Amino acid sequence: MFREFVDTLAFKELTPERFDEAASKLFIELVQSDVAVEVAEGIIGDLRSKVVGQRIQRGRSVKEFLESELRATLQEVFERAGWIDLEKLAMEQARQKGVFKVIFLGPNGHGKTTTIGKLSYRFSKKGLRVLIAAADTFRAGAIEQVSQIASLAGAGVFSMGYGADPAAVAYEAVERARRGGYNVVMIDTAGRMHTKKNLMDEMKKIIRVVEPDFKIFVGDALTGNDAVEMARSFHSEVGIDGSIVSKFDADVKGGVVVSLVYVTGRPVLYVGTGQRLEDLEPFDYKSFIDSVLSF
Ligand SMILES: Nc1nc2c(ncn2[C@@H]2O[C@H](COP(=O)(O)OP(=O)(O)OP(=O)(O)O)[C@@H](O)[C@H]2O)c(=O)[nH]1
Repeated sequence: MFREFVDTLAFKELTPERFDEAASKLFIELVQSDVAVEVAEGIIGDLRSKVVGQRIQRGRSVKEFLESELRATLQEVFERAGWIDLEKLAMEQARQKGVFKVIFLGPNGHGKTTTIGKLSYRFSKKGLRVLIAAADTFRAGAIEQVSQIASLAGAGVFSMGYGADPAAVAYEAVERARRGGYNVVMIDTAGRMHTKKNLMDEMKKIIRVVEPDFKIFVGDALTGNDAVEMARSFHSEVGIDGSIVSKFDADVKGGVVVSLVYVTGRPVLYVGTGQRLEDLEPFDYKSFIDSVLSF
């Protein structure tokens, strides 16, 4: 009895009402940080089922308690997804299998080609020989853009011209890489087709033919929900292994990273921080969480 009495003085229970009142502000702050609405709802829902009914020390505000629990919840989202050192993986697999095959997926204009250039540049600096497969045979100018970026990044290019079957381009590029002593093939794909079904069918075909070792989704930090929607489609149709978020240098809060990881359960590996080849940084979720939760 006495213990119960002391407990009542020392602790207050987090009732559903108290939670909902405080959590509505956290929800708004997540959305203002560019986290997609449905993801913010999901995260607050996860938080709710974790903390409602818990006892909080009387001296501590509910807000402060929830902020620290939200931090832990976000950390869990990132930890569940894990992190992969792509450069290390590429080196190991290139050593074991001869050629490490990576395919890049994502909506057009989100930065796939630029990101491939940046990654090729990083890989080349580590001594890996990279061949880029120009499998976007659809968009005018795509092949010239890949060729230009590849020459700056110190990578080779394989192309079969516009209108060629993207799966054939990717397949031949891998063959060329094996014969030419390349260690890595990066496959640039088209971002837009007449319908989403066409696009997915094309991706499935390339993946069936080439059996890539790694599938990367490239999403633009500025587009928020659009990138998240596309990532979900790609993930459910072909399965992605990780994402890269471009345009992180633009004035964004970066919540799209949380959305991508939450929706796909796969890590964000790098963020693009500018238009130059050097502007790609490994993503560090701990300092990122600090910046998102800077309230
Ligand atoms: N500021 C900034 N711009 C970027 C970044 N990544 C890409 N861009 C720019 O975004 C634009 C689109 O990039 P692309 O690489 O052409 O996009 P894509 O996804 O290959 O486009 P499609 O080939 O049409 O599918 C270009 O002007 C890039 O310079 C980045 O991290 N920061």
